[in-house]
Amino acid sequence: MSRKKTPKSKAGSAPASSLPTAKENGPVGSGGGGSNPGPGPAPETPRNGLLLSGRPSLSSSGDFYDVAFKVMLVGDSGVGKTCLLVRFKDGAFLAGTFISTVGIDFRIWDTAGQERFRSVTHAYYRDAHALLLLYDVTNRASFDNIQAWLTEIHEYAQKDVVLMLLGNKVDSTQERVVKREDGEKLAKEYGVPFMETSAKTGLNVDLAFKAIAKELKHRSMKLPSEPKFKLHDYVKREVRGSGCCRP
Ligand SMILES: Nc1nc2c(ncn2[C@@H]2O[C@H](COP(=O)(O)OP(=O)(O)OP(=O)(O)O)[C@@H](O)[C@H]2O)c(=O)[nH]1
Ligand SMILES: [Mg+2]
Repeated sequence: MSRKKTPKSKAGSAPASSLPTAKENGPVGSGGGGSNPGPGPAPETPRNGLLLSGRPSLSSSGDFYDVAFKVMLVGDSGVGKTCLLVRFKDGAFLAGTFISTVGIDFRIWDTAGQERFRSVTHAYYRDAHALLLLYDVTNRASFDNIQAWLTEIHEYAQKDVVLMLLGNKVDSTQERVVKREDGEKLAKEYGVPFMETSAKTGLNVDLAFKAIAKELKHRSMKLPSEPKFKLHDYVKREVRGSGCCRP
């Protein structure tokens, strides 16, 4: 597998993973059984996330689950999608050399979205239940490209896809060029929940996935007796700040 460092502002990749909601914050299933699904159409996942009615499935991690959702991470190359996923899944940080995702990662559906791989990513949007859209707070171009990503999402993803905007790498305070307020403003404009994250320190990483999982679970269960889950409110309540002075 040939891997190389790519410039920060190049269009990026889209790791995808399944969220087993039986264990909302648990390990991420591969969805592809750990094997490389190849560059063909993305594997189908039912819209309501139900895989086998009345029968639990076994994920590649060995956990049983009866509902699984397809979640994709999208955004420019180098914003930290793979690192965010690894942080959530393994609790580790991939420091050092930037190994850009090329094609599809064998561990999970880690599809690359550098311009030349974009058509592969488009196939994956189709049955995604949720999208985490990332930019890098130290890279202005990655923030400016968010609107283009949203246009692409509206074109290829399902209308009811759960969407969240994440400003990653907030641990890099010296290099920060995108203010938290800028992210908040953009998110408000598009009506999507927003939080800042760090794959390096783990700030808000579990929360981002947990919030998405809660929203998807509530949507799929549709229990009229339960109060409606409000993703925006949940995020606002639970989110942690990166600096010293804001909660
Ligand atoms: N300081 C800091 N560096 C990060 C963070 N997340 C990722 N990085 C670094 O940013 C670089 C790119 O991270 P990746 O996760 O590979 O980026 P990507 O979005 O998957 O890139 P593509 O696969 O090319 O689309 C790596 O050198 C990481 O170590 C973070 O939260 N903080
Ligand atoms: Mg990657």
